[in-house]
Amino acid sequence: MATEKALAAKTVAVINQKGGVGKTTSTVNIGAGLSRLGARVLLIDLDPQANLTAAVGQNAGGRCIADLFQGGLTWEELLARINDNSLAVVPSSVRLASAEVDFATVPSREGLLRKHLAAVSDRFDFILIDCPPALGFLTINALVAASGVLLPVLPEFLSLQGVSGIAEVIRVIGKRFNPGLDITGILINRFDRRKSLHREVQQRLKERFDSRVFEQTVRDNVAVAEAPGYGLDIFTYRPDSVGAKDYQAVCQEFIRRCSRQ
Ligand SMILES: Nc1ncnc2c1ncn2[C@@H]1O[C@H](COP(=O)(O)OP(=O)(O)OP(=O)(O)O)[C@@H](O)[C@H]1O
Repeated sequence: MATEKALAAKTVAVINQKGGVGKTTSTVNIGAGLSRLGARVLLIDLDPQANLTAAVGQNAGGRCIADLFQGGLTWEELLARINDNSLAVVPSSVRLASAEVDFATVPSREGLLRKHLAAVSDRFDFILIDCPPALGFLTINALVAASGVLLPVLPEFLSLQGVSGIAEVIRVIGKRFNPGLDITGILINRFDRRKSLHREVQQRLKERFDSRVFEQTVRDNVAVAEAPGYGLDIFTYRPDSVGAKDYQAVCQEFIRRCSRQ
């Protein structure tokens, strides 16, 4: 695995083993923002909760990436097109919850996603992979396929410990399977600069992870929370919201960070 060349598209795994920190929200809105800037973007829902699938208004009808791994569906059959065809999505379903067991005996199982993505990665500029809140088979597949990792975190002290743990997992996976793997950025979500706790967590993250911490943060914004209920990204749902402004700036910084990796 380690000697395989990187995928043509910049492939970023969006991970955090903690739930509810903004992985799906960030994947959807960064993906939509990048596509509005003219990039060809593929979003992959790798979470059996299928929140991304719902957040972009898709009803997957049970389809998921496991269908591709098992040879039941082709890429063309699996991919959905949204936002006037400007974004491609691989949906998920609860069936993906048994992937760990279903693929337990498959040789080089940690490289399944990377192997399959190689067939389509030249069709895209960016591939963003929304991972489940666990560091199991699915997240490891994302880390083996990716060249970068986006780590959304909440401005809480326990996030510091969580990020350190994930950084170690990235180091181990990188060493074993994917030497080019690096942190694209740690993105502080639901940030309120008026709160000293939030500023202190940001400061400590910067002390520990230096330039890996995004300068741009995402504020808590009701429109961001509402948009998935309508199957829309923030730019479509409320283009004038603070959420849209924050994610637009996050996209610019994301592109700069990707171009340096
Ligand atoms: N900046 C924000 N402002 C307001 N609400 C937000 C913001 N970011 C995320 N949320 C809300 O927080 C909840 C959790 O977000 P999200 O589903 O993106 O987290 P997650 O890390 O993907 O969760 P899981 O680990 O369960 O997959 C959602 O209801 C989402 O709408």
